[in-house]
Amino acid sequence: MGDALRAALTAAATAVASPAELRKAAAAIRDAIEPLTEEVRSPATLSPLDDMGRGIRMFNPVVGPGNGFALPLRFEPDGDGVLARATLGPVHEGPPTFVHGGVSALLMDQILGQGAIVTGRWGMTAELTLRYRRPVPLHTPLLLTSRMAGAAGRRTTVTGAITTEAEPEVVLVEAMGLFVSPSEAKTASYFGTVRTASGGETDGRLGHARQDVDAASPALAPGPAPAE
Ligand SMILES: CCCCC/C=C\C/C=C\C/C=C\C/C=C/CCCC(=O)SCCNC(=O)CCNC(=O)[C@H](O)C(C)(C)COP(=O)(O)OP(=O)(O)OC[C@H]1O[C@@H](n2cnc3c(N)ncnc32)[C@H](O)[C@@H]1OP(=O)(O)O
Repeated sequence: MGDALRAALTAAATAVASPAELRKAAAAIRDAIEPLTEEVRSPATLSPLDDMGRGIRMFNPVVGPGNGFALPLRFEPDGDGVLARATLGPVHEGPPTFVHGGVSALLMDQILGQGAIVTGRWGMTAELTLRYRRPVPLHTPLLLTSRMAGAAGRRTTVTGAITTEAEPEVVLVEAMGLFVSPSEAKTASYFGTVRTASGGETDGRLGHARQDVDAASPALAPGPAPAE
């Protein structure tokens, strides 16, 4: 489904078609999704395809395979950090032929967060700073990298960059993120009503199911919540 949605978004952004052809395709899309809108999960119920303990979010807009806007980005270990390879297309365009700056920020938010998670720490984004040094080209294999730069209490600082695969020494975007693991009180107030698809409780803390993490997927492996 995610692949079909991605194909639809790209087709919509690139098709050279008449208004009649576009209306016909739009009607077919509406017909196709109509049966899927009859019974839907509540906003505080996770998808049955999600597994917080293993860091699997099927509809995350960056890494979720089921989300049509997601690439989806996949992480690989990179020394003590993380990297991801991506080639962006017409649905990510800002200035003609270049990536939208907000899309770069979206991708870096996720990979910086992952850079904290692979060190056994995690948190919500408290600060995100980007320096756009060169425009990021579309249709070009890119490298996104991140690495933890510092940690204190519940705060984790992570730095990263976007480059092309062809010229990894030329930094296009520099990024810094501060991730703060929420207090017990904030965690309860934000996520206390969230339930798994089978009705189980989850406070969303990555790492509660750390023992279940597939050793073959170390880049997705969550760590325990940092101590206070
Ligand atoms: C089933 C539920 C699922 C829930 C999942 C939740 C989180 C998931 C975590 C990881 C996600 C997994 C993948 C990784 C990729 C992620 C990328 C996307 C992540 C996001 O898309 S996430 C959404 C955007 N994000 C927010 O929506 C945060 C809004 N924000 C707040 O909700 C609070 O702000 C919070 C909770 C951050 C802190 O609240 P708090 O009460 O727990 O902590 P407190 O204020 O006591 O601060 C403790 C120490 O951090 C320092 N500190 C705090 N904030 C600071 C700031 N902004 N700048 C500088 N320092 C800061 C203080 O100065 C103090 O430092 P010190 O200890 O030295 O005094």
